[in-house]
Amino acid sequence: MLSSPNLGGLLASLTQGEWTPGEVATALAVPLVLYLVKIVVFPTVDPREPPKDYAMPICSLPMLHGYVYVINDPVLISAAMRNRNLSFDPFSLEFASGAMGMTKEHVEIFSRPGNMEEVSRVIHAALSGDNVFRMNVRALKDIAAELSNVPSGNEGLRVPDCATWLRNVIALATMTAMFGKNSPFTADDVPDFWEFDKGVGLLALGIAPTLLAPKSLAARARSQAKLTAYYEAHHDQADDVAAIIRDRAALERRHGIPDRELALIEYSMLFVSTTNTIPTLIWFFIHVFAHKDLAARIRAEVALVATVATDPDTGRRTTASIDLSRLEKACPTLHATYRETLRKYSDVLGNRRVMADTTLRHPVTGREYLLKKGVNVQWAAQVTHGLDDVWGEGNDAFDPDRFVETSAVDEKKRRGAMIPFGGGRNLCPGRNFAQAENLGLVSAVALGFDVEGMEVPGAVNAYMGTAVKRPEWGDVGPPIHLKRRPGWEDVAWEFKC
Ligand code: HEM
Repeated sequence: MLSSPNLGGLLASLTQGEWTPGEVATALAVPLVLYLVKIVVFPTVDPREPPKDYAMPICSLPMLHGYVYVINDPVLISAAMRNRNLSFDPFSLEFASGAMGMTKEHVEIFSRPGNMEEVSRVIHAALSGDNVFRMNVRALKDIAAELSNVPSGNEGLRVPDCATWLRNVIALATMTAMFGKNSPFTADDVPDFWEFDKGVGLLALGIAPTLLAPKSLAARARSQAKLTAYYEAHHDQADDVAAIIRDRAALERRHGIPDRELALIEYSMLFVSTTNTIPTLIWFFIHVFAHKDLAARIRAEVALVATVATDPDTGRRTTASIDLSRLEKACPTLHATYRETLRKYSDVLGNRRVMADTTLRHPVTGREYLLKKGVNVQWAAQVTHGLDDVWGEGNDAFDPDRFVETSAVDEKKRRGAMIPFGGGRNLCPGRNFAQAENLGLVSAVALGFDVEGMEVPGAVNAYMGTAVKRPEWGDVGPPIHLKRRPGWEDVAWEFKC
């Protein structure tokens, strides 16, 4: 989840030939990089030359405290993600300490041998199989209710700010799916989630948080106070609470963490479950409904997986149930648009630390690279999602069709290059839940509604520490008009998971 978009942008320019010294200077200022790139793997290449013709597979980038390894080659990135000597755990702990406010004692507990592995097992099991199925059912019930509540008739719903509307629908559905009916959060709390996201990267530095990100800190404190009351009441062990909340809290209590301190760690679940899903949904929604032809193609596909009931007297449609399990196969355009959204707007910067001197071998060229213990390794989706030899020239354009009917050769090339959810042992365990929420909402809107007022805005970098770019309009989006389509005026919405 940790990402430094400024560095990501710098890496993208260095490998994609857009580098100018001015841009580098700007990009370097924020992540405190002191020197120009020094290439250690290809020392003969002059980094001041326009770099179109060298995409360094791996290089080192000098930083204030030493240097980091930067990997640009998708095949090497995959190898790094799978290598057991390259660990994400130190970042998880540093992040939990700075960004979440986890105490030194907690960090010490989870730094003990085996404890992070145990946390990882719990997280990945809690977000798979029946556990994620139950979360999907719960979240989609709330999403369906929101759409069923759109007034019938021609007036529909005039949404004053589409960003706030989408954020609230998904954030609240997610909170109930995770924390159960006793979730302490209402729509009034959702602005705090976004306030926190804006400063999370600065808080993660762990330096003078009250000076660097006072608003984020205050927003976090308000949400954590609500969660503290929730954990003190042991609501986390209720039957309708998701395993990701229940099992993590049980594990933390077993390790001696008192109820009043659970919120300091568990706030991270609120963060990971919303911070990237929602901007992804916003881009997905924008692209589908700003392009009427794309929305029409998706509508025709979704119609194939919807079961519609009609009133025998009037013949009018009364309910529509969308079968989520069939969306992927039966709705190639819907799915391709989602994948293209992730390709185009992912801003993730992968992070691992080398835990022991390690030789990384390129599986194709056979060339070997020595990575020294203690050095950080990074890669940027901005680089791999824009490689011409993988995605073709002009890949800056948003084009869902690149994911429809791709050849086996293309699919293979893309495998290591498409990394919006990271990979290896830390591959995002929440990706299927996010997909259910996002595809569910967009598929139902495409089938039963017309959306007026949507245009594609420019994109700005993700907030540091998050993984998806944001629309340039900021927190407040344009107004949209959600109108029930003729023949769908009375429909109540349901999802079959
Ligand atoms: C479109 C939405 C999402 C995106 C783009 C995304 C992206 C990511 C990325 C890039 C990572 C780091 C992986 C790595 O370094 O290899 C990650 C980790 C993680 N994500 Fe997500 N995520 C999304 C949604 C979610 C949701 C909904 C949840 C929870 C319900 C979640 C929970 C997690 C957790 C717990 C980790 C840490 C995994 C570990 O360390 O093993 N994510 N995510």
